[in-house]
Amino acid sequence: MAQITLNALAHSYMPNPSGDADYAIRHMQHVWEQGGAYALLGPSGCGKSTLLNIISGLLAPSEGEVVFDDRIVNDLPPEERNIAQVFQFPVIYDTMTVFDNLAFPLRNMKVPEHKVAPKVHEVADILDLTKLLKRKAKGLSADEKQKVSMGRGLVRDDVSAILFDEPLTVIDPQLKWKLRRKLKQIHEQFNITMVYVTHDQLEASTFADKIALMYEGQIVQFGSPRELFENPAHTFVGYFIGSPGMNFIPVTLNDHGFEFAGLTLPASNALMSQVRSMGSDNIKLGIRPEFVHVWDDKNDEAYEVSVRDIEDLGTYRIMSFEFRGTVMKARLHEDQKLPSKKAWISFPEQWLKVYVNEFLVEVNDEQN
Ligand SMILES: Nc1ncnc2c1ncn2[C@@H]1O[C@H](COP(=O)(O)OP(=O)(O)OP(=O)(O)O)[C@@H](O)[C@H]1O
Repeated sequence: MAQITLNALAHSYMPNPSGDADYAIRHMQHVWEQGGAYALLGPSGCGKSTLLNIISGLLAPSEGEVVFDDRIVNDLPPEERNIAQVFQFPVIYDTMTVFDNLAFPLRNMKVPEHKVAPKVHEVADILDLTKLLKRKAKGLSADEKQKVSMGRGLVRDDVSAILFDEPLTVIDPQLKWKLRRKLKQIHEQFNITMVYVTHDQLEASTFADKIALMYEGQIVQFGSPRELFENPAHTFVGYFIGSPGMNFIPVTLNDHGFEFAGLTLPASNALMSQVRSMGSDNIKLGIRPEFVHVWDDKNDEAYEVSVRDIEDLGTYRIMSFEFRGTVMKARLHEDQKLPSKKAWISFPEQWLKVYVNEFLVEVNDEQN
């Protein structure tokens, strides 16, 4: 069992990297706690596989340290790191039986044969593979093969963490949820650190207690699915999590608040002084479609907007509207009165977030 710490980690595939863009992993400081169920979520190319390969030892990082508990493991080869890795495509021996495939890692470690069989049966039982133990792996379906792959990671008692690299890619959609549930159950039973890589936010939130959201080689937020939804730490989190993503409005700062297309949205002195102290022109306001308040009728608190279209998504509707030249979206409830050409909206202060240089600005309480 291990806590995995990444200390000032960076990796470039180039021999002489010159700037941020040359790095697949950019200066990363992160801790995966022992026993946690984590998802590493992000779009294609953001560096997820690179990071997993660095942790498992398949790749040596250009800079920084990988630490298991208190031990720096940079110089340890993969076989000495006690990390199991499950890849997109099952890694099994087709000509062997399921039993022999599951037994392979134990026999490789010279575990005595009388200890191999009980362990193989225990893992086969958890993964519903008992009936297939005598079958050759070659004839198995894709999900059965992937379960054998996972089982090969689980048989070893010395495994400190299991890294899953998009393990359900080859699995039929209707079986995916079953395997995901199985993984969750295994996590509870074995108390193993699990890091599950995916680019699917639903997969991430159903598996993980905490999600690390990666963007351009950095973990831009690490938190519960709810934290990522309610309080995105970076504009990319707002955009990537949720469907549709967060609305953003570029603004400038004046003496009373945030200015946008001739309108001033008031802000507290503490928030304004914090934003001002950051000295950047890259200021955005962000609000999720779910939190835009759509009023049934015109009123003094609301801004008038023009409705572009309303998309019916079954139990709710998404209204696209134009607010002083910026197109935004709001979620309408099932029983909400449908606006026609015009609508009246407002932004509840609690849900209106401020971003400077793409990162969330949070005012600490002492300043309020
Ligand atoms: N062997 C390699 N040599 C050079 N560049 C690489 C290599 N592997 C990955 N990269 C680059 O590093 C960056 C991160 O890639 P990586 O595969 O880690 O991302 P990912 O998030 O896992 O993407 P995906 O979801 O598509 O697998 C990308 O720009 C990719 O092109």
